[in-house]
Amino acid sequence: MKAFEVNFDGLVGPTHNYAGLSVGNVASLKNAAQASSPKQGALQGLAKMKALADLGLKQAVLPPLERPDVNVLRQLGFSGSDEQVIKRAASDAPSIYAATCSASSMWTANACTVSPSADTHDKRVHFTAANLANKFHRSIEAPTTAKILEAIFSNEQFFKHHSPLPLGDHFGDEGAANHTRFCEDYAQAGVEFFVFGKYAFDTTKQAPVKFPARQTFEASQAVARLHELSSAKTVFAQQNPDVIDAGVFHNDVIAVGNQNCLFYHEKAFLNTVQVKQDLQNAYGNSPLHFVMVPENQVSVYDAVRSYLFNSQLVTLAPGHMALIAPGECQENSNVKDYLDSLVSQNGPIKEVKIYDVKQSMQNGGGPACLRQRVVLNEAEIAASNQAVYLDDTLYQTLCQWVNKHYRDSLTEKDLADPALLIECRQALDELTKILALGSVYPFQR
Ligand SMILES: NCCC[C@H](NC(=O)CCC(=O)O)C(=O)O
Repeated sequence: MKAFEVNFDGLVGPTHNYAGLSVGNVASLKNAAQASSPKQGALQGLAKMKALADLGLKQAVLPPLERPDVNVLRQLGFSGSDEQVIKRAASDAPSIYAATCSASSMWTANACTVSPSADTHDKRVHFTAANLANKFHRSIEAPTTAKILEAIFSNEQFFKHHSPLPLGDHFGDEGAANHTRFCEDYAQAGVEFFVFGKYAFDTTKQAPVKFPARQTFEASQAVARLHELSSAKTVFAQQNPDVIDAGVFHNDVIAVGNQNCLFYHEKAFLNTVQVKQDLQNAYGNSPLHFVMVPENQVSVYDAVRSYLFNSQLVTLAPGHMALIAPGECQENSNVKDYLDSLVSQNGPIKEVKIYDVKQSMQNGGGPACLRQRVVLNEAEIAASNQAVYLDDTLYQTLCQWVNKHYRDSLTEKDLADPALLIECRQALDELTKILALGSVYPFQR
């Protein structure tokens, strides 16, 4: 049976803002307190989805979460009506309040880790919503994210959902931002590649010193166990701690893989020779393409600023891959020169397509952060919720929905406006009908 890589992009939520919440993420701190445009952000994301659908790729959409998260604020002792909870939290604990307003669920690469049925022992597609333990504003995403995934992939014959890993630093899990899969054809068993930032239980091992390692070895191993992956076709590798300290907070800021190709920076891994050997051994006889970008052409500094590696690497035709890159790659002359030379080589990456996702980029989320890859065969696609797959009609409907509900601009001061919660709930209530999701949000129960 044929199988496809389906990109599930996160819709940018109505509270999209710049609150400087992510230490270790250069863009998030740099743009803290700037005004954002939720409307522009959502439309930019939708335009990228539509462009990829028009390229013939399968595209779907994941909804944003309810924000501000008044239930979390209540758990923290703010009480009264929703309006009072918001006002009290915004004035007494502005940093905590800002964290509960983040639209960070837009970066669906971090929503979960997915293993396709071709790789798992019971031949079901396995999902583990990521606990995102390292950042408070992200650690509150998993419960509703899991509900949404269960609502889309509800058929137990085909889909298996696991609870997020236990919260806490030891099992910090950031989902598919640190997970790549290699395969000849999407329908065949592939090699699942887990990249982690540190060992949590062995502190004698090397680890970053300046910024946190969000993903642990132990978390990656737990996900591989839960998903019943074959150990012969699973590879674990440590990220280079120095690049984490240079702002590479997820592996997808320094490497991206697809089918038989790994596109990565020279400094991405702690032991690159071993990583390549392990991947090739697990992959089998046909050669993997290792496309290495040398530091002397694109430095880690330029990679972090341009988000070159946070591109999507997609297959447009057999043997013809395209890099779906953010606009910032064109503005950096080293990166631009590198990309010009890349497509003239005779490698698997034949073209580069540039999209503007600046609203998300300013919080450290490029094209790859905005999507979760779910490899599904024809039967699994048919067994999933059809209303989330993007076609021209859904694209038009969602653009109208954004234009109706979203604000043009949002500042920190605006976040404290209790009307924002009401607007968000109205928008999400309508969206769950458009996407046929049922009642997935706390306010709907
Ligand atoms: N995969 C990309 C994730 C980007 C995300 N940024 C943020 O949460 C920034 C939010 C803010 O600062 O308002 C993060 O760091 O996890």
